[in-house]
Amino acid sequence: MDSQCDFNPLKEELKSQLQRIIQRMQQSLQELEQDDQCLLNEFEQLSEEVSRAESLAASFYLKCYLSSYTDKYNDISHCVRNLSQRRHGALIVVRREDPLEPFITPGVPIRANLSHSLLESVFVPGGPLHDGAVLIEGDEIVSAANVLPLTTTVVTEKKLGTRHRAALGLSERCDALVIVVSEETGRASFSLNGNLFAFAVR
Ligand SMILES: Nc1ncnc2c1ncn2[C@@H]1O[C@H](COP(=O)(O)OP(=O)(O)OP(=O)(O)O)[C@@H](O)[C@H]1O
Repeated sequence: MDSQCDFNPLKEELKSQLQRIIQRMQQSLQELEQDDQCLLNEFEQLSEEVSRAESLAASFYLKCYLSSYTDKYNDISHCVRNLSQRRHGALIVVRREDPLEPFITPGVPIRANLSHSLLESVFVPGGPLHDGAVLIEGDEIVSAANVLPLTTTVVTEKKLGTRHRAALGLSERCDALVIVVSEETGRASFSLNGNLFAFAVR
């Protein structure tokens, strides 16, 4: 992980949120011993706390992995949240150190300053550029409708469609971070170094 994450105030916030969850769980354990207590409402509150921590962790890691390469991680996060809520399928590559040309079949040049609304507009279903991956470099949307290499790894625990296999395929070959929004479920994830992570943006 990038070293500046150690000083990130988001990390402290995440730590205190996790500590609150632990305290709540310990309290529930004690209450379980008391026959007159019903824990069902506790579980609901716990699950809300865990969701908040998950979302905070997503912002934390996105900032860690991207802040050295783009100032637009908040726009990217905002865009992913909106795409996810609308269930607009998307594939977004953020270049880091490695060159991407050897791995990507180029699509349509855009070369525009990145904003969340412009990025969202690319993935409107049925739009001319919605198929394939958008490429971001620095603070710019470089191009859209790029084709990525697919992973050849067989992922046994879950069935992965081609959008997710394309995200994994590129991140196995270079250090780019590749964000996926599933059209089917609206769930967001990102791929880095050949791993796929759930990316809870709320
Ligand atoms: N090699 C590729 N490079 C870039 N984009 C790709 C590639 N393969 C598939 N896609 C994109 O993924 C879309 C198809 O996604 P598919 O439904 O097969 O995958 P999925 O992982 O199940 O995603 P979803 O959950 O959104 O359905 C294509 O329409 C295209 O936009």
